Amino acid sequence: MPVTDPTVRAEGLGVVLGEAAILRGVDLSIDTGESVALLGANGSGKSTLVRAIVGVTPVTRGHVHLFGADVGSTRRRVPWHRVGYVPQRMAAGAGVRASALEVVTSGLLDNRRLWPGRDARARALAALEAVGLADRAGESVQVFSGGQQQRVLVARALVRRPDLLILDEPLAGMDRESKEALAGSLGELRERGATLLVVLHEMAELTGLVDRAVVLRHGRVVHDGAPPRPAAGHDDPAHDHVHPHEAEDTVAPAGPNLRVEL
Ligand SMILES: Nc1ncnc2c1ncn2[C@@H]1O[C@H](COP(=O)(O)OP(=O)(O)OP(=O)(O)O)[C@@H](O)[C@H]1O
Repeated sequence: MPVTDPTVRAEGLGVVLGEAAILRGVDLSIDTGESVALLGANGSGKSTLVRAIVGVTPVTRGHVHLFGADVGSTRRRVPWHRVGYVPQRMAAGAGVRASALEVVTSGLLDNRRLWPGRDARARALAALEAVGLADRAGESVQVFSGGQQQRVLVARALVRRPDLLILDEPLAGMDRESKEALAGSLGELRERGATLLVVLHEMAELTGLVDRAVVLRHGRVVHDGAPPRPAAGHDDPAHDHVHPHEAEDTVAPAGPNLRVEL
């Protein structure tokens, strides 16, 4: 038994959206300093799970605790300033006339901290450097590509120096250089003891950074353990990640040599 609470503890999570049961009894515990990849096919419930963890999507059943505080009932006691979250494919620039530096600096503000502090500019530039965009700090995010806007939002989460960083498919739309830059900064976060939960389609880029993989299928955890070796061809952009066996509801066997088709 760990002496301290896990950083993330989800118990028996159920989420129903519309008529559909999207999460069906998910248990997930992430200890402080662990790096966990959340994997699964399109529609398996990965984004819904991370949205439930950060309290964006209400849960129908079960509980989520962050740093020991219940996200549902004692939401105000959750130390949100310690959490960095980057949703999937959210544009940083939609309708916002702000530079990349300004967007990233805004990550230092919350309802208790309305002034970013003296070192804000240096911290924001360092975060932009980490995602390979320091040279474009002064430009309006409205002119950035989708992938670049995604990188700005990752920098906005990194600038908080979060103790828990949750990234939903952060590598989507990133070129190789940006992926390497991001992997480097995640490695640094990890070294200073931060906890990471990263939704991924491909393990390849972050293999060395991940201690554990949790695989969802149809809203259930079907693997929680050693990161799986992706099936051959999964890094091919033309690869179809939705497989015929998606219709099946079988539980994959656990084990270090597990091959999971996502
Ligand atoms: N607001 C909603 N109302 C109804 N159904 C929803 C809603 N949001 C998501 N869903 C459904 O929930 C299922 C899980 O979606 P989710 O985005 O969590 O999957 P995912 O594993 O993150 O997929 P992807 O890899 O494509 O991002 C999908 O079938 C989706 O259509």
